[in-house]
Amino acid sequence: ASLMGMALFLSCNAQQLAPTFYSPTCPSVTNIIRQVLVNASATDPRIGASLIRLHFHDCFVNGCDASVLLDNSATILSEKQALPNNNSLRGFEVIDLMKSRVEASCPGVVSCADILTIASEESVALAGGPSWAVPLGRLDSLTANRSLANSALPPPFFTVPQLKAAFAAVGLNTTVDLVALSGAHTFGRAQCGGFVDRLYNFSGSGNPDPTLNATYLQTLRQLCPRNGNASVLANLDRATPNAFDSRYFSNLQTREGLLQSDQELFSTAGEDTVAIVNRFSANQTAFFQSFVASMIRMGNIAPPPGSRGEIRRNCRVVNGASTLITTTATDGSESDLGYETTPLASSI
Ligand code: HEM
Ligand SMILES: [Ca+2]
Ligand SMILES: [Ca+2]
Repeated sequence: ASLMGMALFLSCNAQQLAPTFYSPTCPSVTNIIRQVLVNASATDPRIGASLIRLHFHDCFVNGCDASVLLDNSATILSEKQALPNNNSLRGFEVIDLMKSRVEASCPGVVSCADILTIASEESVALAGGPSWAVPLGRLDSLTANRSLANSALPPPFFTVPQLKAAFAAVGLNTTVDLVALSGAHTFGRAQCGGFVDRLYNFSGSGNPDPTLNATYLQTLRQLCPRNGNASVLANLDRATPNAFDSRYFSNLQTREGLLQSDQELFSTAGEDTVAIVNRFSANQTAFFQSFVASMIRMGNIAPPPGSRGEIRRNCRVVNGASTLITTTATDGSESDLGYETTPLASSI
């Protein structure tokens, strides 16, 4: 079975992405994804922000290949439990629902990596941001890389030179891509734990971050008391928390950026990011245009040369992986019966 399986894997590098990729095989894919997103947003206004972050955390770790969606298994050390992701990434159930609806219409055709990419664009559009034609045709990975997730994803206390290094490492532009994509923090939430040092003990100084607006500092201290619950949520954009707009950038100008990594884009004297923040703050159209171009560049980050890929049937599991069968007895206790190998895909 493993030899047969090898023959069925598709070559994953040098992929040619195109917005029309699914026109012959799944023309309704974007509509299906949008419908699930709109339904989920009705009860969870944060979900769009969570989905675009999933895409970002996927693409920065071995390219946009849905590696972030894989659960732990006998052979997979999931990226979900990496430090930047654990108890932080969310939206996996909504991706599962999108995948199952897409599978019901076009079985075995649409990759989980493309579902993440389309869901990101639709989330931005639904929140009032731009919409664009999404290049498609990615494949899903056969592996995950937890250690790379720990090293490649930038933490919220990074300075501009460190952020630039993280973006350069994945082949992105370190000025416009960095500032435009940081603009995704125009919606969504962050936990107190990610910025509480700024409120009480910035860089071990015993004092708050000097770049933090004094009134905003008081507001944030009330929300996130010293030694308080680190998982309490704050809006990344205090002005328009759910709208995709350019307020994120005007917040930075008034020193009301939530994360250190946000505020530094404006407050680091001499950095070329400052002028971009000013431009996007003054001109939302310029922000939207750059954001679209940068999202397409991020979405083009390819897996390492020679990587193999597939169209996963279940976004959490590699096709053909062993699945542990669990039965539930009438008394509610569970017992493992053993391993079963699911049939291999036969879609090519
Ligand atoms: C530039 C470096 C970046 C850093 C240091 C960073 C850091 C963070 C942190 C710490 C959080 C809060 C997580 C939590 O508290 O659980 C967050 C949330 C978020 N990030 Fe970033 N991020 C960066 C870039 C990006 C990019 C490129 C995107 C997308 C294009 C993005 C989209 C988001 C969104 C939408 C949220 C809110 C998610 C939600 O509400 O579930 N971020 N980010
Ligand atoms: Ca990935
Ligand atoms: Ca906003």
